[in-house]
Amino acid sequence: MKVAVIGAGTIGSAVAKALAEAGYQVTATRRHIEKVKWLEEAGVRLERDNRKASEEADIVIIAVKPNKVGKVLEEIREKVKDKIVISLAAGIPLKLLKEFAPEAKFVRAMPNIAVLVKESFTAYATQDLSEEEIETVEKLFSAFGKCLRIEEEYMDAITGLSGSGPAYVSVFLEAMMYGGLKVGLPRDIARLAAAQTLLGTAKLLLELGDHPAEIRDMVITPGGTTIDGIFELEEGKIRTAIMKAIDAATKKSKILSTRILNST
Ligand SMILES: NC(=O)C1=CN([C@@H]2O[C@H](COP(=O)(O)OP(=O)(O)OC[C@H]3O[C@@H](n4cnc5c(N)ncnc54)[C@H](OP(=O)(O)O)[C@@H]3O)[C@@H](O)[C@H]2O)C=CC1
Ligand SMILES: O=C(O)[C@@H]1CCC=N1
Repeated sequence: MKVAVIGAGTIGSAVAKALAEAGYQVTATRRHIEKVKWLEEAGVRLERDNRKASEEADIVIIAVKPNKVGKVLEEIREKVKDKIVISLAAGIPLKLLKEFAPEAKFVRAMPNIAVLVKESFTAYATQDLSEEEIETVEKLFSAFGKCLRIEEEYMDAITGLSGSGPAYVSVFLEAMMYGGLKVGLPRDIARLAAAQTLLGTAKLLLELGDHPAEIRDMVITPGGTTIDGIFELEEGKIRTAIMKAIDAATKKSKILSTRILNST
């Protein structure tokens, strides 16, 4: 299966590499291809011409910034007739994608940067695909992590939660690491302890299927150390801060397409 990734930037190049490693024939485009020469080592072909790459592909993935999606789709419109086109752009609804290229079969997807380690959570919505085509795109998304089909009405929320999520989690991880430094741990030990603790806790949540509060309760020994830490966290309103972050990013995703339409 031949895949074209249009816009080999941060997420596009990660997706292109993961797909090439999974055995797809991948061509990636961007204007400055010299900046991603390393992709060739992963077996990705580089190309400047979006139309050529789209013409040769069975599936086209759009990974340019949201404000460039319209221009790119208009450019490749004739080359993606009846083809599956997967847009990774935040905030651009299926209806608008369809206006730019009415004869393409669209999927609106939101991965996250954990594509780089094949642990993305990729949520997607579509109305155009047959069951067989759904299987095809799920297999493709599985090359870089877990995927889930959702109603399009949830796509902005998922963008605010798991699309942007690695950024919030890295703030938390940095704080954990700095906490370790404050209490005298060497940098490399603090980094490893913070990251492995986050990984293990996420695994616990997924495998036990419990509410996060159950894990918290398992850790808090009455009169022990953890409750003193939790007391400080509650005072810092960490939960409110994280909820506000997801709310703000979701709101931004919701207004992105309106902003773009108003600026063109
Ligand atoms: N970063 C992330 O974690 C995630 C991003 N996304 C979405 O992915 C998209 C890209 O984001 P991100 O990777 O962060 O952004 P980047 O700016 O890193 O990547 C966009 C790339 O598009 C290229 N580009 C611009 N114009 C064109 C064009 N006309 N033809 C081909 N390529 C072009 C740019 O390269 P050049 O200038 O060389 O052309 C650039 O490298 C956005 O829509 C975002 O919402 C979705 C999920 C996660
Ligand atoms: O910040 C952004 O707009 C993109 C979408 C989700 C993650 N990065």
